[in-house]
Amino acid sequence: MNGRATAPAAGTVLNALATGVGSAFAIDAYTTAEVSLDDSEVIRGEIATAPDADTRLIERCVELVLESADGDPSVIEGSSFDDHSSLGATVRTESEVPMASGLKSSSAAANATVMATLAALDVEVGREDAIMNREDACRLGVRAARDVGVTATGAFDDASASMLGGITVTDNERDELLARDEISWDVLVFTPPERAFSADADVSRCRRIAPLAELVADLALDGDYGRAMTVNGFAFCGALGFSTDPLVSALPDVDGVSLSGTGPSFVAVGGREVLEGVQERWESLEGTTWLTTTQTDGTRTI
Ligand SMILES: Nc1ncnc2c1ncn2[C@@H]1O[C@H](COP(=O)(O)OP(=O)(O)OP(=O)(O)O)[C@@H](O)[C@H]1O
Ligand SMILES: O=C(O)C1=C[C@@H](O)[C@@H](O)[C@H](O)C1
Repeated sequence: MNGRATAPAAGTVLNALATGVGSAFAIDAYTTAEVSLDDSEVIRGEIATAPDADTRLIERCVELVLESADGDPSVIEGSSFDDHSSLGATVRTESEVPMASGLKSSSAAANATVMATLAALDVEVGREDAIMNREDACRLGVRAARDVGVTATGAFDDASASMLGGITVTDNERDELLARDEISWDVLVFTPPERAFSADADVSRCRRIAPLAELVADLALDGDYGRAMTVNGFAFCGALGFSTDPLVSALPDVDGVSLSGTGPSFVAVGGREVLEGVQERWESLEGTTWLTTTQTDGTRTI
């Protein structure tokens, strides 16, 4: 009656707050969720690195999985439980990335929790003949994020990158996957000490830059991800009021550089040596700078 899963964080190519179309790529940094089912009828969440943080997202993820297991006979048939109505659970996450920093910790926490709950129910996900595929499991987490109000658009872009790995382009109004690609990049991440919750972002200012977001979407759908990121970075730093200094100091050497999510983190991609040079420059800014890579496996049970 226990399940564990681990989901990667992600960086941004296109922020979806302008048009509803977004794009993100999974990175090699993880949030892990552990779910223990019991018969208490109560769902209790705990965030290891932040005991006072809001646990409603992960609790709602467990609740939605249990509800869908209860209401869907095919899920019940595929699981080791006949009746889910009296189930309760404890869910605990542990994360390598800080929350509300632009690195999609909420999407990673939701995906890891959904997959850990399904694993605790013995429900198979991902195989060709499985009763639920990974995209649908991801949509449950997106629904939970909307229900508890931690997202502006639902963030299916971030959630799909974290669930499927690689880079995805999505329509967040329809929760539709427009494209997915497997890339292999070195990635430099800079996270300033402040936090920026996506739910607090100024969506009306982001909508004003829709023509630029449309250009970024075209570049991303053409596979020109680096240039897409850089245009996104300047556009959303302007709309959300972040300094463009980290972008300018990374250019022209990197392949792409952007504000990630609704900030405050920045991500750059390019050759390892180039990124090491940028890292030295970014280290003069207040915050944490680290090198990582893209990730293509997505969320996994462990
Ligand atoms: N590790 C975690 N465990 C449980 N819940 C989390 C975790 N990380 C984030 N959350 C939930 O998500 C909320 C923060 O969401 P938000 O979207 O602002 O952060 P983010 O995903 O890190 O940022 P961004 O969407 O800009 O990348 C938190 O208040 C919390 O409810
Ligand atoms: O909350 C949201 O809807 C989003 C938050 C950011 O991560 C964005 O990058 C993403 O495109 C959408």
